Amino acid sequence: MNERIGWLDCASGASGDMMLGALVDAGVPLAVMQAAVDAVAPEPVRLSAEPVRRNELAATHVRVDGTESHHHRTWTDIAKLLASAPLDEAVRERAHATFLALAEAEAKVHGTTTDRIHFHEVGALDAIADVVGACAGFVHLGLAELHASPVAVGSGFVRAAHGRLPVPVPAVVELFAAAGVPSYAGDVAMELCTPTGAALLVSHVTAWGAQPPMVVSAQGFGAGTKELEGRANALRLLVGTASGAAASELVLETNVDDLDPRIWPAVLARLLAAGAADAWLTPILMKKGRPAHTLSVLVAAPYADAVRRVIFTETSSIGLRSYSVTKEPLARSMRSVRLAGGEVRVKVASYDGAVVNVQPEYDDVLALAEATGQPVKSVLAEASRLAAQEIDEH
Ligand SMILES: O=C([S-])c1cc(C(=O)S)c[n+]([C@@H]2O[C@H](COP(=O)(O)O)[C@@H](O)[C@H]2O)c1
Ligand code: NI
Repeated sequence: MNERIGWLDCASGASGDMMLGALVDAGVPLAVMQAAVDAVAPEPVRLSAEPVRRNELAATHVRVDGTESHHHRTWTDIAKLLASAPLDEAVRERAHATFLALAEAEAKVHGTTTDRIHFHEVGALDAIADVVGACAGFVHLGLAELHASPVAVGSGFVRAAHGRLPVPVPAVVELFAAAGVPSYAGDVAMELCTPTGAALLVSHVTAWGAQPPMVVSAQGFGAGTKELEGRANALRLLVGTASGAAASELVLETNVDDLDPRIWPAVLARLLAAGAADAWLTPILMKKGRPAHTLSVLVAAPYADAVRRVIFTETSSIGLRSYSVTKEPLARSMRSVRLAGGEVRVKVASYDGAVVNVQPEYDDVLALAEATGQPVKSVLAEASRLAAQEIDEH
């Protein structure tokens, strides 16, 4: 198989310009991104890349220069710009999915609907350039999978159009909550992950965790604007081929018979937030005939300590067992389909280059069914049908 894959190291967060810089530094020609941006941007906007150093490491900083028109664009305006642009279909789809995720997060945070969202900072020319340029860069790389580490989001406050916002800013929290992205504050009191960076991660990353087994052929450092103390303010992208060795992970298990059952949902959520790839409960009948649960957690080695901490501090377990397992994940990608009343994201899995599973995201299906009053099963069936039809047509 030896598919081309990538891994993003988000220990210093992620933003639109860091993503562009990492792609250029890893070998994507700036002209590929500029051409896609030119196809969409309604006013001239120019990307330029300069070599910089961040904490003694060579990195690339990408600048976006354009005449800011202070035009407030709605999500519908942006969707129209994307729909009519002479763009590669894959770039159009990814850019659409990225802006839709941003619009949904902003709508939730501001208590409104996506069609009423006026992008301010995120609708300006530089956001169009960040999103469309990065999508074109990833399509150019042709990655079968993109993995990423949990994301450092920072802490403190940031000044935005509507005043001071707490970090992580609400749109980032919403984007990561909706997509189940593991994140943590880290030790830097500033905004490390912006909404544009978060939306690009959500629409491109297929798996979260440590670097997967791969033969690396290139690495790129995308510089953030500011210097951080004691570390490079850069997003790192590794590109290479899957090494063929299936990823090895741990399963941590413990039998528990004395935890208030109302606590279990919070325990499972915290295990996932700590970096677990999955966490589940199995009802068992234990020694002394006691009804109980086995808690099982699948986790990559770098997150095992954080997961152990959650098990021992959040449950009544006083010991656990662990064993190594081999994971064999299929290549996956996200796309979205438009139904009457809204969009639904769909996860597409492939085996040996052929699509073998097309699954609409249940949260999107439920939200659309509730918003439109249709039966959930009808929305699910329609989303599956549309996705299968679009995949057939490609
Ligand atoms: O303008 C708005 S509504 C706005 C909302 C939010 C929320 O999280 S809600 C955040 N921000 C801040 O704007 C800048 C620019 O972000 P980009 O993603 O466009 O780089 C950033 O500091 C956000 O935190 C603005
Ligand atoms: Ni906002």
